[in-house]
Amino acid sequence: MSSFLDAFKEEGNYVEDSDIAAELNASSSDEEYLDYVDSHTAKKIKLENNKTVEDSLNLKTLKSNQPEGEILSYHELSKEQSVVYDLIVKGGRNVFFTGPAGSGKTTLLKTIIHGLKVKHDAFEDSKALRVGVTASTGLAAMNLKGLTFHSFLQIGLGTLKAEAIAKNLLSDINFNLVWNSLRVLIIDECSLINSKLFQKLEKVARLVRKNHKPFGGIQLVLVGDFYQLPPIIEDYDILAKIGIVKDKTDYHEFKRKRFAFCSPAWKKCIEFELGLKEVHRQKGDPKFIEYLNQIRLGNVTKEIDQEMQKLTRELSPIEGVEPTYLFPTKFKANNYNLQQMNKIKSRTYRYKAALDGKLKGTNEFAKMVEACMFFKTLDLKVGSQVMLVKNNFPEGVINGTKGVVVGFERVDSSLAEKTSNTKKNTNTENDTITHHLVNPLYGGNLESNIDGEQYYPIVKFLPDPSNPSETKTIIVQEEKFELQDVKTGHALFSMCQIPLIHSWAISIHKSQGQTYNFMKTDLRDTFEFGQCYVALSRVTSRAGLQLLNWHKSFVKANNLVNTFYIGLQDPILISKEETSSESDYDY
Ligand SMILES: Nc1ncnc2c1ncn2[C@@H]1O[C@H](COP(=O)(O)OP(=O)(O)OP(=O)(O)O)[C@@H](O)[C@H]1O
Repeated sequence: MSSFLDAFKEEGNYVEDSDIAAELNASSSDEEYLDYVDSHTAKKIKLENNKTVEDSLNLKTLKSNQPEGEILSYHELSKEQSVVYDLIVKGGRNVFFTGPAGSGKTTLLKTIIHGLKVKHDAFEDSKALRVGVTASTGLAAMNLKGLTFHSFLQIGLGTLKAEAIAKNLLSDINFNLVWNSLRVLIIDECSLINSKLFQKLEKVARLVRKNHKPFGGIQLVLVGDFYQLPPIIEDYDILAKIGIVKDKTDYHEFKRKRFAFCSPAWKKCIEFELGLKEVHRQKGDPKFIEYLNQIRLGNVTKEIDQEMQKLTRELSPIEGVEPTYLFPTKFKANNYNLQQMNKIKSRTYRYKAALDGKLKGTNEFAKMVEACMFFKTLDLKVGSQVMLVKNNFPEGVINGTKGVVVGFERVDSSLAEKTSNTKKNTNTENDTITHHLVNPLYGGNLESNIDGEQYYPIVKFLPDPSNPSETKTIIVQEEKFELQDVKTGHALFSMCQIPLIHSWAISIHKSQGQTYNFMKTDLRDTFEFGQCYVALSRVTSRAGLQLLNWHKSFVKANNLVNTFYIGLQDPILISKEETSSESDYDY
């Protein structure tokens, strides 16, 4: 494995034995990436003077300016969510908020990002970036239409000492501008950042901004769940070699206290450590919420044990759709999908994504391709099990909805022909029609190698497995995912693809943050604290969950995390004065 990958992982990046690893192995340099991206501030939001920030959240027209996915209006937030919102957006406080899987952390964060952008960006003439939207993983960053904090903050691999990183940043006017214009830094999935890196970042912020206040006076919004996947800590030899640890004692202490909340910088910066309690994802199965909350803490009572045993029964396919198999590694998930595809003896419709943007050719671009939910090459056949990876689909079919390809619609304005499961399709086993998707979208821009043969997949979606008669059959067209340069509005990264992925299987890592209603998993294969909890908490109810193996010993939780969570504040108990009083940090 390359030293790049080792160092990348050492910094707390979650890397599985996946294409990312292959990608990074292949890269020969650790060059870091230029220009900050934020697609939202390109379009400035103009508010009428008499509108409050909360009112503005009701303006549906602003939704197009937001990260993909659901944004709630202020009034749709639950009580506890609105307290967190107020502390961050109104109060400008430094907040870490967490909560069980499905408690709405991501949904709330997207709403907060909206509010912060309205607050900081809408009233500024300058195109400077005030709100930095970042995450510790590419996947989470993409979900927010932001960047990894490594890229955004231009800290390289972060293996140098804080003084050296700061010196590099100060010597480059562009980097300096990013840091100095920043008022709020958001880091999603902060549970994957290790304590030493967080400590270093805080010092870099003070040095670069020449401001002695915690994190150089930048408001911090940290989000994550420390009960889910932990930071990866590399072997002693590697860390000693690059000077991250002094000796074995230091290494063991680091390993034990690997979490960002263990660092003195965290204690200095974070004013509020808040725990959301209300779980929205499984609200139709309240008993399951109870069980999951215990499993999260590492507790398996006799009742939970018995109830989970019952879930080892087989779930039959519904309307031809099988439960999605969650694997602990992407490698296993990909293999499983491939095997299932190979079992189908019919023509392949291949869709090659159109990739474009200013960053094309850089490592950053390659990592973005990897992190994007869209496939670079998507092979579909009649019978392929798929999942929609696009939000706000017009017919009410949401991100994560599973379905099966039932045919292909010919793209030909004069002759729209359904080829649904015809003999023509099923007899052409080795035949592949390759489509090269191109930008701009729509209007017959799909290009095929075979003249005149261009097709869109027809998918029968199953929005609710408990109600199989509710299937929706939809022609799925290409979709563009884009990150824009905030200053010019030009695309830095764009990927145009049919927004479907194979859904026979997915890795637990890739499933993090997703909601499924029909899945199975083999917990025997899980190897990390929290992995079992992440897998189980994806599903909306026990009715849609099959366990291939269950033993209570698979459930593990870290004691330090348990202790930290006991000390969290309940947002509901925070007084009105605190939520409305402004932070005394100057920006
Ligand atoms: N205030 C709310 N009212 C109704 N539904 C909500 C609310 N907040 C969140 N949800 C819904 O709950 C589900 C889970 O939300 P979300 O994915 O944001 O949770 P999460 O805490 O980020 O989960 P995970 O830790 O698994 O990533 C989503 O379907 C979301 O739409």
